[in-house]
Amino acid sequence: MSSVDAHPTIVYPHYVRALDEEKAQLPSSFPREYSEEFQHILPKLLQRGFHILTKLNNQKGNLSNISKNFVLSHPHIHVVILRRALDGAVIYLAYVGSHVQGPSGFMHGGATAALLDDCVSSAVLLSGPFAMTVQMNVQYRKPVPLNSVVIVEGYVEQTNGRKTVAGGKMYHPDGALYAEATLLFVRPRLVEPKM
Ligand SMILES: CCCCCCCCCCCCCCCC(=O)SCCNC(=O)CCNC(=O)[C@H](O)C(C)(C)COP(=O)(O)OP(=O)(O)OC[C@H]1O[C@@H](n2cnc3c(N)ncnc32)[C@H](O)[C@@H]1OP(=O)(O)O
Repeated sequence: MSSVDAHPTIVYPHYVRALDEEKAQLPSSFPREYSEEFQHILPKLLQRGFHILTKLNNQKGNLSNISKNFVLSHPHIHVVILRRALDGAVIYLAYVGSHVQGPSGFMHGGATAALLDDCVSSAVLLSGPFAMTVQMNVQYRKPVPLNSVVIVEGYVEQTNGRKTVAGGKMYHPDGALYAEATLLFVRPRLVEPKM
């Protein structure tokens, strides 16, 4: 399988199996350029209480359309989604490929925002009723190099009626902060659009 085919819905089961049964052997579907780094980082995230979410294509209701998600289906952004049951925080362990460029050699700020929005939205959607982003404030701290692994973390801060305030951070696996965001979500009054 080429890196372009390595969609999360296909990759997760391979990776989970690899972690459980074949720790020393990487799945062939994981492109070399980031598989070793994922292998290195994932156990640390599991130790922090996160578990890998799989079977995305089996989701029902508002999540049934997830395979068309702009970020998760992007051929140059590869994501493993993790969630911590304790507080509902979500992590996107992501590889950012070459065709997400803004400034030469670095990730487009819109792509950074999209990744943050998606991760934080996942935390919000998996923790409560459907809500949509109505405001997002991103602080860009350091440019994100292309062809690199990033960790995106999303968490709910506070829900009051139909409004939820949530936050997100994107950082290098060594902890250096790339960007952080505060978002406001609103649960729509009437219909629940499909995501
Ligand atoms: C194993 C499984 C793993 C699965 C893993 C999950 C993966 C799943 C990934 C999906 C990830 C998707 C990630 C995409 C996230 C987006 O990109 S969402 C798309 C972008 N956002 C939009 O398009 C939203 C557009 N806005 C709207 O449609 C409407 O504003 C809404 C949201 C429907 C709300 O409209 P409404 O129901 O009429 O609400 P309204 O009465 O206007 O406002 C309600 C309250 O909110 C306030 N409000 C509304 N807008 C604003 C605003 N912009 N600023 C401040 N306050 C506001 C109002 O002032 C009001 O306040 P109160 O008067 O009650 O105090």
